[in-house]
This record gives sequence, structure tokens and C-alpha cells, in this order.
Amino acid sequence: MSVIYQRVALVGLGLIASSMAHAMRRAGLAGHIAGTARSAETRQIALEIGLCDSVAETAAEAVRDADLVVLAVPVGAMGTLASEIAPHLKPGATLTDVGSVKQAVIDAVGPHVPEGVHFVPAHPLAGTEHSGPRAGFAELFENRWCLLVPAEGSDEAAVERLAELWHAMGSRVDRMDAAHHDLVLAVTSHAPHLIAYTMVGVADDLGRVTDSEVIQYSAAGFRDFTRIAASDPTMWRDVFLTNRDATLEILGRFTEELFALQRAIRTGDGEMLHDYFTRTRAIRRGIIEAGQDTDAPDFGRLPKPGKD
Ligand SMILES: NC(=O)C1=CN([C@@H]2O[C@H](COP(=O)(O)OP(=O)(O)OC[C@H]3O[C@@H](n4cnc5c(N)ncnc54)[C@H](O)[C@@H]3O)[C@@H](O)[C@H]2O)C=CC1
Ligand SMILES: O=C(O)C(=O)Cc1ccc(O)cc1
Repeated sequence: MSVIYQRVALVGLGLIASSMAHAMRRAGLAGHIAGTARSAETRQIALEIGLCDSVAETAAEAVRDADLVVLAVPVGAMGTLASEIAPHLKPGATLTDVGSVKQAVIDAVGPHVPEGVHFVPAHPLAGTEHSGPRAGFAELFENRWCLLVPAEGSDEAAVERLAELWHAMGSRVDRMDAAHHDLVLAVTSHAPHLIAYTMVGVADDLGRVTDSEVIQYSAAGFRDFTRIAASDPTMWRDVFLTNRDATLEILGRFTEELFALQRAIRTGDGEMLHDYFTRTRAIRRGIIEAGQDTDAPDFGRLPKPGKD
């Protein structure tokens, strides 16, 4: 494949940025990859493992002359970083991010974007519970969606070029508006993570009583919860603080359903439970029969924001 951006700057060198570095290098998509991270230890590791072509001490230095700048830090840190790098961005450059929440990033970063720089927010729907510069791998984005969230009137050539990069890293690319993105992700990712955190917390409380039996005998479902609940605490704190409304909306609906199921169990309403589980099984089977990738969220079924 050929070079898509001559110079790429990765700001933050964790799981996502390091995976991008590996994927871009493998396919020869960047002429030069500059990286930077807040901590000296992360920068040192990046140098040791040869993650980037150069590692700068400051974000301002890393983004100088870059054609593509990728903000790959927790969502709550994006605005401050954007204000730091703004005066150093090259006119005509594209600025993007990989944050799990989009409206909050747009609100925090947007006001700092200088005239002539194209801001194209993005979100690769791919990850693991691991973090840091050693966690990345080139295949992370393969057959995963990457959602682009450009503002109306964005420079189409800049959006297309970024889409081309994600395609070349193995992703399927779609576009979405920020509010819908945040609602979709609240259903498919954010609320499920919170539920996993809660289940593991409950098991931990129980574990004290049962002497770790919950861990010893944990079945596959619970093991998946523990994997998810091992994800980076800073990243997930920021997700919930910044996607507050959509997450609360979905958790409200979830709680109502949970109460209904709880009531059915208490009153011995086997028909209700059976009907409910039949409906959910049909949803899963429908996805498989339609030949859809079971990893891909089902965007079409979700309510539009503000509608019931
Ligand atoms: N981990 C995942 O599965 C996915 C994460 N994302 C998003 O990608 C972004 C990066 O996540 P990861 O690569 O997983 O994180 P990570 O924890 O592996 O790396 C984060 C990087 O940001 C730096 N950083 C942290 N706080 C900072 C601050 N206040 N100022 C400057 N730098 C700071 C860290 O030193 C590190 O280099 C986040 O916004 C996250 O929501 C998106 C898709 C999947
Ligand atoms: O590891 C998992 O199961 C994930 O769900 C990964 C993930 C985490 C956060 C995102 O914004 C997108 C993907």
C-alpha cells in the first residue's frame, strides 16, 4: 500500500495509538510517525520498542509539520491537549481523535481548532482491556468498525483521506452524528462496561464471604465480566463523566427491565421469563441469520436521540 499521510503525530502512546503505529507501519501508510506521551517512562518504552520513527518530549514538538495529528488520550484530557497543540498545527493538517465519546470531545477540542485545520473526530470500535505502549498490535482494527463523526460542512477531501487510512488499517468505516454515536455506544459499550464493573464488584463482596469461590468457580460469562472490568480506570471514568446523559438514559431503561425480571422471578412468573428470553434469543439469531458480523453493533435498531 502507499503512503496516505507523509507525517503522522500520535499524541498519547497507549493501546490505540500503538496499534495504529503498528498497523500504519505494516502497510506503509505514513512517511514518518512521530509520537509523544506525557510520561517519560512511556516515551522511553516507545523508543525501546521502536514504536515510532521519532519520540518528542512535548505534544507541541510532535505535531509540528504533521499532516495528521491523532489525539489518543482519555476523553477528559483531549481539550487541554488541543489547546496546547493548537498554535503548532500546520495549516491544511487534519486533526482527529480516537475517543470513546464524541460530543464531549467535539465540545472540548472544537473551539481550539485553528482556521485551516480540518477536525475529523473518529472512534475505532476495537480494543482490549490492556493499555499502554506495549499493548498495541497491528491487527486490532481488522474487520472492526471505525466511526467518523465530521461536522456538517467539513472538508470532504480531509474526511475521505482519514477514511482511507482506517480502511487501509483493516477497518470498516461509517459516518454518524455525534449524538447518535454517543447513544449507540451507551447501549453497545458504555452501559455493558458499567454492568460488568458492578457484577465484579458484587462478586468481590461475595468473595470475602465465600473465600474466593466466585473466582475459583467462575464460568465463562463471569470471566468475560472480569476481563472487561480490568479496563483502564481513568479511561472509563472519563467515558461515564462525559457521556453522562446517554448512559443514564440507557441505564434507566436497563433498570426498568431488570425490575420487571426481578418481579417475575419473585412472583414465579415463568411465562414472562420464558417470553423474554425467547425474544432476546431471536434477536441474536436474527443477527446471525442476516450474516452480520456478530461483533458489529446493530446501529439500525436504536432509537434516535430525543425519541422514545
Ligand atoms: N482501550 C480501548 O479499548 C479503546 C479506547 N478508545 C479511546 O482511545 C483513547 C485512548 O485509549 P487507550 O489507547 O486505550 O489508552 P491507554 O491508557 O492505553 O493510553 C492513554 C495514553 O494517554 C496518556 N494520558 C493519560 N492521561 C493524560 C493526560 N491527562 N494528558 C496527556 N496524556 C495523557 C497516557 O500516558 C497514555 O500514553 C481514549 O480516549 C479511549 O476512550 C477507543 C477505542 C477502544
Ligand atoms: O474490550 C472490549 O470488550 C471492548 O469493548 C473494547 C472497547 C472499549 C472502548 C471502546 O470505545 C471501544 C471498544
